[in-house]
Amino acid sequence: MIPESMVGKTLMITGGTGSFGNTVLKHFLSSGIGEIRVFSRDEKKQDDMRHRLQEQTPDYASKVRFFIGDVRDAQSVRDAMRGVDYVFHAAALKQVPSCEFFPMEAVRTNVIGTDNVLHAAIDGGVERVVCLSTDKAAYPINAMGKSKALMESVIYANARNGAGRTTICCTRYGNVMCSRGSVIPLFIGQIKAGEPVTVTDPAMTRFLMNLDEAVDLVQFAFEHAEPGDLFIQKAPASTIGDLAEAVQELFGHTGTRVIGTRHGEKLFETLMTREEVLRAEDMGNYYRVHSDSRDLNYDKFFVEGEVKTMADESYTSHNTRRLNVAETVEKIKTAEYVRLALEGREHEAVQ
Ligand SMILES: O=c1ccn([C@@H]2O[C@H](COP(=O)(O)OP(=O)(O)O[C@H]3O[C@H](CO)[C@H](O)[C@H](O)[C@H]3O)[C@@H](O)[C@H]2O)c(=O)[nH]1
Repeated sequence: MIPESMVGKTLMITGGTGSFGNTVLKHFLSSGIGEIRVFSRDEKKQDDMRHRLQEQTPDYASKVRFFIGDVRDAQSVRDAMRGVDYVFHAAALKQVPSCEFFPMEAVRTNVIGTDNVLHAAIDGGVERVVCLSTDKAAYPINAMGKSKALMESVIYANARNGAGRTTICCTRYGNVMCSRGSVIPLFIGQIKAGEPVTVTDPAMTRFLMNLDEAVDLVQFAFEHAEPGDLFIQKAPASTIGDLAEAVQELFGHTGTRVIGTRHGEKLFETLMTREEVLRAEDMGNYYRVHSDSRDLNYDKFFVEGEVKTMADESYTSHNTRRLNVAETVEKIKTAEYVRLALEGREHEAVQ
C-alpha cells in the first residue's frame, strides 16, 4: 500500500487533525510506516483524535504522536520536525469568506507558515515535502486563493533555490466534497430541516473530489516528485444545479431557492492555467506540471522565433468531464459523510 521507501519512516502532517489528516491515518496507519506525527494548534481536536484511535485502532494508536504548535511559529515547527523523513503540509486557512475579511491572517498561515515549514524541513534534512494547494490559487480572485498562490511561489522558490536533499513539491485540489462548512453538508441539513436548498448559481461548476482521492493525489506526488513539481488530479465536475438535484434525489425534494453568487466566487474553477498546461506532462490520472527551471539570467534562454507562453485553453471545471445528475449521485455517494447521512449518522463523520 505504501512505497517500500516509506517503511519504518516518520511522516509528519501539518494541520493533521483535519479531514485530510484523518484520511491519511486511515490509509497509512496499518502500513509499514514507522511513526506519524500530527502537528496542529487545537489540543481538543488532538485529544478527540487520540481517543478515536485508541478505540478504533488500538494496535496502531501508539504509532501516532501529537505535537501542539502553529506553522506561524517557526520554533514550534522546528521542534516537531526533528527526526522526520517526510512531510505532508496541509495546515492552512481555507475558508474563502474568513480570508476575505482577514487577509493578513491568510498571509501569516498560508504564506509565512509554509515558508517556516519548508525551512524547518530543509534545515532538518527531511527527504520529501508535499504541500497542499487549491484550484482557487490558479488565476486567484479572492484573498484565500491569492494567499495560496503566493504560497505556491514560496514552494517553487524554495525548491529551486537549493533545498539540499529535500525534494519539495505541490498538489492542487478541486473542491473536496463534504469538507467542513461546504455545500453538500449544507444542502443535506437544509433538506433534513424541510427547507429548500439554497443555490448560488445553477450554472456554476466545481471539480468534485473525495477525500480518498485527495490522499491518493498526495501519495502519487510523493512517489513521483522532482523538485518544484505541481501535481493535479484529473477530476470531473458538475454544475451546482445538478449537484443540488443529485443531493435531493438522495435525501428528498424540498425545492430550490436561488440566492446569487457570494463574495469572491468564480463561475468556474481552474486547476491548471494556460501557462501551466504548456509545461504539463500527462501521467494518466494525473498531470505533472514541471517546474520552471530557468535562473535569473534570462538572456541565455532567448531563442529566436515565436516564443509560446500559453496553451490555447486552461483546464477548468467548465471544460473537464461533466457529470450528469445520475453520475453526480454516484460520485457524492463515495463521500463517507453522505453515506453516514443516508443512515442519519452524519454526526459521526470526521470533517
Ligand atoms: O448555500 C450555498 C453555498 C454554496 N453554493 C455553491 O456550491 C459550490 C461549492 O461551495 P462551497 O462553499 O462548498 O465551496 P467553495 O468552492 O466556496 O470553497 C470550498 O473549496 C475550497 C477548495 O477549492 C476550500 O476548501 C474552501 O474552504 C471550501 O469552502 C459553489 O459553487 C457555491 O457557489 C451554493 O450553491 N449554495
